[in-house]
Amino acid sequence: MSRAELRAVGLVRRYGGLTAVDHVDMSAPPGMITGLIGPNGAGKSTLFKLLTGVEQPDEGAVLLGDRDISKLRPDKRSRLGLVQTFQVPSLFTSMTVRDNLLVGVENRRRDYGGGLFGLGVRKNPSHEQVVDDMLASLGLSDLADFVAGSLPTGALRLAECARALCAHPDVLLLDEPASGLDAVETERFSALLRRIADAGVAIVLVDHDVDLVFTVCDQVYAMVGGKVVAHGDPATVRANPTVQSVYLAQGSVAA
Ligand SMILES: Nc1ncnc2c1ncn2[C@@H]1O[C@H](COP(=O)(O)OP(=O)(O)OP(=O)(O)O)[C@@H](O)[C@H]1O
Repeated sequence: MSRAELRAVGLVRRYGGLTAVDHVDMSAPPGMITGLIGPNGAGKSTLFKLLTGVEQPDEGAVLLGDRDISKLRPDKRSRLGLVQTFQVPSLFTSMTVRDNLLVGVENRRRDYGGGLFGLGVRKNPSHEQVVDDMLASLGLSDLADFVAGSLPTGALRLAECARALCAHPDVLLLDEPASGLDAVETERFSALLRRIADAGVAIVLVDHDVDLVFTVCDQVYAMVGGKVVAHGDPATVRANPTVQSVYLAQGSVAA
């Protein structure tokens, strides 16, 4: 089963007189990591909420493959393969990582056919086996027996991603996944994202760490004032004069 592309077409979201998202078109193709950057108030979170279904657009549409999902609630979108992780990891803190992933497997899509990281090659694997294979394929077996609440932030985020993958998503939406990670954890996390994308998942990443976004993403959308002001590969977006002027002012994008 080929995976679906996520697209935003002419999305508009207004709050009273303020247009937080202003006619935004974007696409997140399978196998690619798509980044979203912008200064405070640019509209990133609002766009993210329109993609996940937490907010509804005033105009435009969100498409998953050929299907218009604009009116669907987040849980319905999740059943169709649009899975998100949260700024604050949402694992059950009193359960082990393995048990958290078991919950993820039990909530997975009904049309799950296996395939990610070779899962599904076994005939009717037990849920436990699916979880152990998932952790092994991600290089995270060392985390399996830890109680989630005892893990440092970096490991928790890796485990949260692993749980999201148990739902066999077409699209993984990551909101500030690197916040609170040190340099080593960020590197491990970036490598994990690449492996997930290489397995054919479309990843959308919103993060204040623009250097991370430029390093890990295949394409980047830069927003200012609700509009997309630059789009392309990281080098192109980094060199864009508007992006330069916004971020150079903050001292966070090297020329
Ligand atoms: N529920 C709301 N009601 C009114 N205005 C809102 C609401 N949510 C966001 N806004 C406004 O919409 C604009 C875009 O906000 P948004 O949070 O999407 O930006 P952002 O790029 O995610 O910013 P940040 O990086 O600070 O999180 C801002 O001016 C914000 O004040």
